Amino acid sequence: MGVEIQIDQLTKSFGKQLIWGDVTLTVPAGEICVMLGPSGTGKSVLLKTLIGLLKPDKGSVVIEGTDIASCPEKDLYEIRKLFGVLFQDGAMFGSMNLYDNVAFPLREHTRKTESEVRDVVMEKMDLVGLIGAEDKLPGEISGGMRKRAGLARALVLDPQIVLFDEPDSGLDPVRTSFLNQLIIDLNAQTDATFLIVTHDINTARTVPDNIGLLYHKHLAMFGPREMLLSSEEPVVRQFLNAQRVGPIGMSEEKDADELAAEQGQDLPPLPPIPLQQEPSNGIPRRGQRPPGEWCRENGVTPPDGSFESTNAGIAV
Ligand SMILES: Nc1ncnc2c1ncn2[C@@H]1O[C@H](COP(=O)(O)OP(=O)(O)OP(=O)(O)O)[C@@H](O)[C@H]1O
Repeated sequence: MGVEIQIDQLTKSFGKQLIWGDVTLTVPAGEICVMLGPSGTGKSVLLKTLIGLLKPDKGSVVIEGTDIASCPEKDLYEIRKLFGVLFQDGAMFGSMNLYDNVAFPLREHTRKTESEVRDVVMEKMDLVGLIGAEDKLPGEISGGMRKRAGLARALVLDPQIVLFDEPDSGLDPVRTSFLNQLIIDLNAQTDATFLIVTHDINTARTVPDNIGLLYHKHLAMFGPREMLLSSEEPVVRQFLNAQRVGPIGMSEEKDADELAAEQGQDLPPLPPIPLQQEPSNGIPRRGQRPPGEWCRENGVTPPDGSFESTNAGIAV
């Protein structure tokens, strides 16, 4: 069973450069969240702050009653055991084969015998579809396989929270789709809390239970998938629909002239909300809500054509 992360008034700067301020959100236990934002808005910095690798200037990150922003190092060490992290490049040790890479956290952090280590490593390698590739070196395999090996390693200590830093970067659309299915199936099996940083809009539209958007040094919005996909808020709408018209420009914010030039331009209607991707066995995940439930409960009319099976997983 995953655990909740309560983030309150979190602020982080490097020197005089404010990265983001007053970020407040609760990552619900066992659910899948995606965090979006233009490049450089501090998504990776947020992930690093959540595991205590970076200290915020202000605010708190409370996990199981401990504020990791202010707790002593020994408590932080304990809390970190709850986390599994999939780094952008898989962060494999280049000179170790996949078996030893995946076994590494078990050998470092547990007193398991080599035979117990073997059982766990093979179970996780099986989970990510890498049986038979144990002897390969990271340099000998494709990017997609490296990501899956990184995922196996992130899972060996049975984490309650899994952080994914751009799991789909560098992957082709088909492999991204396989990886997304794997993420959903793993969430269904483990019930752990998943937080995924991605730039892939199709992933953001179809995978998570909740979506957040970091923009212009703050959290522009965070909430259920259907809330953001039906939102008319200009930044959210522009980002989730990958449009040029809107407040976000090439260098983050458009200037007054650019915005004035867009005045009066008709925005295309919101595209239909796709069905959420399901676990492969068809059994709904604990965090999954029936299609359209959030819209119904909140009196929101979803865009025409929403939740039709023909919309599942299409690229937007
Ligand atoms: N250790 C550090 N010291 C100083 N500045 C840093 C440090 N780490 C990150 N930054 C700065 O923080 C900002 C946000 O970086 P971050 O990598 O979190 O962005 P991001 O949203 O993940 O970007 P992308 O989508 O391109 O991966 C950048 O301007 C970066 O240069």
